[in-house]
Amino acid sequence: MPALYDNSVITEVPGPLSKAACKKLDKFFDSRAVHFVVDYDKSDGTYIVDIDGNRYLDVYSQIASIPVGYNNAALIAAAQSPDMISALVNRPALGNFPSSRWHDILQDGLLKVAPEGLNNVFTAQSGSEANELAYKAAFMLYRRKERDGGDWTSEEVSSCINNAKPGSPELAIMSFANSFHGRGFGSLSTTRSKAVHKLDIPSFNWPQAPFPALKYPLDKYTTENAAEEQRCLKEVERLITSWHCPVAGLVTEPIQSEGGDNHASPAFFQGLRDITKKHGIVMIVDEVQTGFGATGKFWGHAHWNLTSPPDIVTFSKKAQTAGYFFGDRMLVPDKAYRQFNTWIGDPARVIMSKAVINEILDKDLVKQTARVGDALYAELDGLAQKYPDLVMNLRGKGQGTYFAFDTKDAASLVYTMKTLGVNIGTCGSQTVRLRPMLIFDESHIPILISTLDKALASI
Ligand SMILES: O=C(O)CCC(=O)C(=O)O
Ligand SMILES: NCCCC(=O)O
Repeated sequence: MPALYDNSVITEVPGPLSKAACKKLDKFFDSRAVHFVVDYDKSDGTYIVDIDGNRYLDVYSQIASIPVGYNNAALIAAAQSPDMISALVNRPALGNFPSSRWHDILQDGLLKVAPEGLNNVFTAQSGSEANELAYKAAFMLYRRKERDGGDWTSEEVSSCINNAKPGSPELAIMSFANSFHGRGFGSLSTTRSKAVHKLDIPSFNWPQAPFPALKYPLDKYTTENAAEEQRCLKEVERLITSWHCPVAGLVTEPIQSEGGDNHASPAFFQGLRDITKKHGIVMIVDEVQTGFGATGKFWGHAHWNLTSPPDIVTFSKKAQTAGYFFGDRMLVPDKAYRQFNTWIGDPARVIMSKAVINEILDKDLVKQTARVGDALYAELDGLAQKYPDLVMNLRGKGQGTYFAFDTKDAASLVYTMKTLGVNIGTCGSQTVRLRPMLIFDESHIPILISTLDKALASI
């Protein structure tokens, strides 16, 4: 009988019960991407349990989206609170009929962790939506500045209904090769990671800049990497100045995640900030995956020490809600109902986010992630030395527990890890990524490392 917190796999993965449940589900819900079917009642902390009774150390956290553990007591208390019950049974249309509690829910939750200089928030339902709303804010700001205090013209008003100029102007959002910003129509146009996401979907003709392809280990390739970043920055500026229409916004992840865990240096991002400032472009930092403590700072972009904050920071995943922070009130559109929808997010989710935030702050989990990350990196580096052909380009040093490495066959390594009791993820083409929860601590490191060692040795 395993101890309560041990991982143990007692069937094939997925097990027979998972397979049967998927077959049943698949009659009306596509289950082809299901990894296994979960027993959420039995899952706890950083361990996920499937319906076959297999218990995995979870260093993938769904899709990097569980912040403080399964069945976290503080979150359960928030779920049972009068605020939550009211928000669930009387779901407010927030733009029209917010409750008197909405102000405090925001102030005591999301606003407590607002990125420096960005003290306004617009809430949303998903990361894709948050990014699209940020793009819309950038476009409306661009046109507002062009109008210079003037009102909409009658020509603009009539032409926009026909999706025609000047009311529907040609404006662009720049994104980077290998980026992932979501799957909505606007956000998908900025996603550049994989054809499977984009194929068959009409898209905007927007510019794609190269993202630095850094060489590892970083300390061996400082000159080459600096040159590579300069090359990319030059290309960003060339695209901005030569694109067929104005570039109103630029979106970047602090660490390109779904696209392969690609990093760039603070100097690169400072370069982007300088270019966006110079050309009056809204800089949008997509912190959907990096935000909420995962990188050893609350926000990934806090590692950059920018001379001025980005214009917009979007969030979702571990936040348990979604939306964007901004500083400049000019990013609030010139009229009401322009940045609007029935829900504007979901107060129930924002209440849960507040509970997550308080848990992170009370338990100092960001500091913990940074500390544990340092210890974990040393162990992963040991495996990289031991298996140089299987653990390549280890990255994420100094970025909390946000680690990844390239390998020969990521899918089969990740599958083997599952059979040995560790749930871990892939990204890019042949990359294994770790996305532990913020509660992952030193006691979990030996389980993870010994399992990885065993899986690598079996290849
Ligand atoms: O895999 C990721 O990093 C992003 C996942 C996601 O948001 C998606 O696949 O739509
Ligand atoms: N980009 C979606 C990832 C989901 C998965 O790892 O299966």
